[in-house]
Amino acid sequence: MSDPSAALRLLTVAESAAADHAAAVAGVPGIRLMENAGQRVVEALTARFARGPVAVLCGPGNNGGDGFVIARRLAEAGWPVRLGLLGDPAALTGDAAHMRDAWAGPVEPLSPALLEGAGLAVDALFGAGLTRPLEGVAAEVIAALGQRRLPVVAVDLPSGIAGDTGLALGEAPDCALTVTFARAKPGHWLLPGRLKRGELVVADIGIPEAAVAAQDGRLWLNDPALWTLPRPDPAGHKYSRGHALVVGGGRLTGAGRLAARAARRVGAGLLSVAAPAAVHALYAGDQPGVMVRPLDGPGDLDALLTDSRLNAWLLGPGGGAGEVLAGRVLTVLASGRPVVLDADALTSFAEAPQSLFRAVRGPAVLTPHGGEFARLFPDLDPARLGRLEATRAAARRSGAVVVLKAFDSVVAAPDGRAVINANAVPDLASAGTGDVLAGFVLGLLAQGMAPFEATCAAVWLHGAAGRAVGPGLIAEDLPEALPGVLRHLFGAPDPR
Ligand SMILES: NC(=O)C1=CN([C@@H]2O[C@H](COP(=O)(O)OP(=O)(O)OC[C@H]3O[C@@H](n4cnc5c(N)ncnc54)[C@H](O)[C@@H]3O)[C@@H](O)[C@H]2O)[C@@H](O)CC1
Ligand SMILES: [K+]
Repeated sequence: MSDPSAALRLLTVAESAAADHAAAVAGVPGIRLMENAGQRVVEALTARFARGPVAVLCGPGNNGGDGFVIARRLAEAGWPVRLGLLGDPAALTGDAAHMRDAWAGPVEPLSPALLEGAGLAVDALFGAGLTRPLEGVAAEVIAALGQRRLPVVAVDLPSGIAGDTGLALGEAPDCALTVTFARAKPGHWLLPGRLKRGELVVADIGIPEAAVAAQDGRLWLNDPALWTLPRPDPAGHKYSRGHALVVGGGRLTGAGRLAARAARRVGAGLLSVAAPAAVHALYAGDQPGVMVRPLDGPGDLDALLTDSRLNAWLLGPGGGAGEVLAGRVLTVLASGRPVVLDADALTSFAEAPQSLFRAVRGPAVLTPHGGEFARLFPDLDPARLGRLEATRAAARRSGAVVVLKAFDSVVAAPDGRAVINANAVPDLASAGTGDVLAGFVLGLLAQGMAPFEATCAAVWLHGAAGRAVGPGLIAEDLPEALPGVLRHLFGAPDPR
């Protein structure tokens, strides 16, 4: 694979189906893909579990068809297999019907009784075709798996998890292993799907790479292979690394100070804080490298905007939501400067989000947490649409890069590109960590990174810094952990 990002590509359910279809057009029959899919599951399963009685739970579609292959191949390998089918065997069609006919053992009706004596269950009930919550005997069997604490191997997806959103439609089993095909889907990386799937194996089932690559949904798992961090030019100077500006609050200075620290650690050449003169000592006191600029009278913001070296702006942390801050945001947006809007800068537009979106004309990044997102985009409910679709729609509507912050942060650009981030640690859920993230984005924008790449990189660096600190972390630790993360990414310095 020449493109290092190709292995990080995620395919939606529709894109996966289109890749399967393209494979058929290219002469690879569905029956071969299904045989390979079953075989890959058996390989992953037998590499991890000792041989013993196994219950293979099959659904009415192609996920169930994979289950018939798995049952046959496990039985051939000497495993005691019981197969249960949801619905009438005669109702199976296409490739699944073919695989039913190739299975020599009995087909029992699906029921919790199938699990008696089993040491392992294979969940081949529903995969990409899931459209509604499991009900009836399917739901009963999933509940029984949990009660018996049986290890579960899921085919493609844990049944009950929606492939595009990761949302659980009703019950879904807690799996030890999920084997999916060709590419992972968003639901393998978004919560709760990510927590339900167990270990994830992405298996090659013979879909030609060109057929997969043709489905360019521009969706990736966030990774350093997707972006290039700026490196200081040996012949450059501090001004060539950008001059970032934090518009700080006059009352709560902690958030702005954290963001300033983060922007400096990630490489901004200079950093200024604009704030009321009365609190300048607070901003500069613990960081002698920070410069302060007055922001008291109405002309102060305009004076700052005449300084063209201030090439990336952050508004919001500790800013105090309200009309004054909203007015400043609109003025800065009108200038077209690269801007990051966080916290109070977002909340200031809760009553009139359209006025914010209309004002976006240059590179802009919005960094809402769930509550701020709901205030700006009340109709884009992530619990209904899924976090990926909600974030993509928000980016399209606002014309800004949007990161919806969480353990499974999603970053989306107005043009449809999106990443799901997966390196966060739960310890990052504490006060001030969002200010640090905003500062990382700011510092990368100041160094000339494009807003989508800067935001993806900032989110990843934030997760990596969180990992480097580990349990007990506080927001202040994250900028300090960054040099270690960067050293690891960049390797040893060039000795020349
Ligand atoms: N060529 C292909 O398309 C391949 C498909 N493969 C397998 O095929 C799966 C997708 O197959 P299908 O599209 O048949 O879909 P599923 O087997 O996931 O679902 C079958 C059907 O069940 C119905 N259904 C959805 N939710 C339900 C619910 N809660 N209760 C009752 N019925 C429900 C739907 O009408 C759906 O079409 C993949 O997940 C993968 O396991 C693999 O064999 C690889 C090749
Ligand atoms: K499944």
